[in-house]
Amino acid sequence: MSDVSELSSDNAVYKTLLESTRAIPWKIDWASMQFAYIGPQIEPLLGWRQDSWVSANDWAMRIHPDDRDYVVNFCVAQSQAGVDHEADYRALTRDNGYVWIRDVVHVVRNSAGEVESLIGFMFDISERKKTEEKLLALQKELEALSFKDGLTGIANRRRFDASLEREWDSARSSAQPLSLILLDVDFFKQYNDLYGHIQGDKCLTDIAQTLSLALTGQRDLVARYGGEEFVLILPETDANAAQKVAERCQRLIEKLAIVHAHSPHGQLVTLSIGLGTVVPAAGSSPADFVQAVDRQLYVAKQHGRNRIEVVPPAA
Ligand SMILES: Nc1nc2c(ncn2[C@@H]2O[C@H](COP(=O)(O)OP(=O)(O)OP(=O)(O)O)[C@@H](O)[C@H]2O)c(=O)[nH]1
Repeated sequence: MSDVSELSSDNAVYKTLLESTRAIPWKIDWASMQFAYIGPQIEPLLGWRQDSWVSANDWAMRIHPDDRDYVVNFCVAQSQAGVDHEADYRALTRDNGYVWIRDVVHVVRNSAGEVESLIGFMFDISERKKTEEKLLALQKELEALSFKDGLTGIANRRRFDASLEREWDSARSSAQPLSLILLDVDFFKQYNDLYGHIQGDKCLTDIAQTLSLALTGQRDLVARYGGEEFVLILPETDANAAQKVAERCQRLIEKLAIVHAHSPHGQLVTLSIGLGTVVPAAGSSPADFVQAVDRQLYVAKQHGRNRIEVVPPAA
């Protein structure tokens, strides 16, 4: 076999190899910006005929408008700099759909170091993108779930802890007052004993939803602190405003009028409330603040329940 026929038979082998892979090979001549080649696999993937890929502009116009500028600018800049690169984008299909493509590009230079052509492979990465999107959605769902109380649907203790930490730092740096309200359902053990656990769950859910209505500030948070105890974080709220929120909570629960035959307070479900306001100082901790408010909740219980007790202002 002569050298020439050996070479052409090699070329035929390479061509067959290139055109039988799932990756789609292509070549663009740098000077003319024309396609010198694109694999026939492009047609089954995107629907555009192989001979419709004439210039680099055909490629650019078949990129999703939201991806186009970034991808074209990036690829041109990298190619000009002579750097191999890759880009992900949505390629337009002939029937107006989109397929996620990863384009891996090698910059070919001549002996003088000038860019001569670009060769590359397009990979169909739609399956991977779909999996990534699903994973992302699942992760968001999990995040939401892990910050949500399973029974009542309001924020849970974890979310409360994270929010308090954040609001504490914010109040400290802005020297703004931060208020906290702890609310505990009165005689709830008796309520459960009298009406059953399922009715008890419903009572807690109704209270949670009702307390949500008492909030007015954008950053206000209501959370289930645990068991039959709830908590409100009120950023940028002074003691007077917080007192009004606590009274609103009492009024709303009174209006809800959940019957509790063994309660001495009008035979209705009531709340005991501890309230505190602080402008966090250096060295003070949110845990100490919560404890001070919790102590007032205890005082409210001791003084007969269905009442609000306030942390005295620091001397
Ligand atoms: N149904 C229901 N009950 C709960 C839940 N979490 C806590 N509890 C009940 O809440 C009751 C709390 O009882 P205690 O801590 O004695 O308080 P209490 O009966 O409200 O008495 P005071 O707080 O002193 O007025 C217990 O019986 C718990 O079983 C819940 O998710 N669902």
